[in-house]
Amino acid sequence: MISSTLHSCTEEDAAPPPGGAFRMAAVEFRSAPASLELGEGHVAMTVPMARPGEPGHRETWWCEEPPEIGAAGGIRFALGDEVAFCAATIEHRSVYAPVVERRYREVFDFLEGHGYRRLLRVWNFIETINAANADGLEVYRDFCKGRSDAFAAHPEFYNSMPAATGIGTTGSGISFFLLAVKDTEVRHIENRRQTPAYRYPERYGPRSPSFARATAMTARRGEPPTLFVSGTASILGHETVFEGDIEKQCATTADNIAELIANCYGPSKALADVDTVKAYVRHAHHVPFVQAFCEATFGGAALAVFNVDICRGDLLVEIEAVVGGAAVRV
Ligand SMILES: C=C(O[C@@H]1C=C(C(=O)O)C=C[C@H]1O)C(=O)O
Repeated sequence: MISSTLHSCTEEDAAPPPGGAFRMAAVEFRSAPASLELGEGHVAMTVPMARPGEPGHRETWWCEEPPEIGAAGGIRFALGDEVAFCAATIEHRSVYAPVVERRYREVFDFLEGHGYRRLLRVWNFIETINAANADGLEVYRDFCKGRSDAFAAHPEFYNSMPAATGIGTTGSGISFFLLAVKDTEVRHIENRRQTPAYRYPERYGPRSPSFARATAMTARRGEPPTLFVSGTASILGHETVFEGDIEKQCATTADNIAELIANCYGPSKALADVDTVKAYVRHAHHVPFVQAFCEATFGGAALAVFNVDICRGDLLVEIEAVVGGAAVRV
């Protein structure tokens, strides 16, 4: 099926994880311009997420059979028998919505044309995410408008929105990549502590964000699902809580993630069972605290911490996670 490994860029990829023998994609979160190429049998992507001097992290996606890799317009893809990896980049624009809609629809058309009917997980890296675009609209809200319009044009995806991350980047433009499946069972999960993002009131933008709080993928009947937890923050209902308080924002974020794990696994799993964690921290001086908080909270999970902006100006931290289905390394 699919699994992932997360390493420092200073390390070579170790052996493939259990269940994954072929590299689909290697995504390097580094201090370098965005790039998207076809490597040796896999997609090679660079997302500007690290600061100068930081080594960055590499997330590698693996599958059990040799993927078909290729290009279709601006899309770079790796297609497994059951799971697809697709990625695209968008150069800097003064207004993003129209090109975000166009690029997302290109990817959706490609996926539907190749039988990958269900979105599993999407990651979006958005330049100057809190700045105003040329029309005075916050860039994140501009992005959400284009994405929402693309989903609206694809009812099958609109009615089954996946887990996602929408986060700042240290570079320019927008990069995104996603995982989609053909027939594998997926279940999108909401958090009873939070308003579904796709139902946020208009005060958060002309279109609400298009994502679920988490997505559970059951690769094989009888096996526990893999849980992809969206970027999660200190939001209760639809409001940010504990503005200015990094410790309470971390604690609330962890409580929100714990709720999603309980929804998926019941009492059989908890925060200490998380395999992979990526944390996003607005202020550099909070990075050490968040690093220590994640190490203490998520046990031996593979961890990457990035100093980037977050989708709401009053959020100090955001954390995403994967439970199960991934072999991890620090
Ligand atoms: C933190 C939140 O949203 C962020 C933005 C997302 C998006 O727009 O895809 C997804 C998860 C988070 O990265 C939230 O609304 O709770």
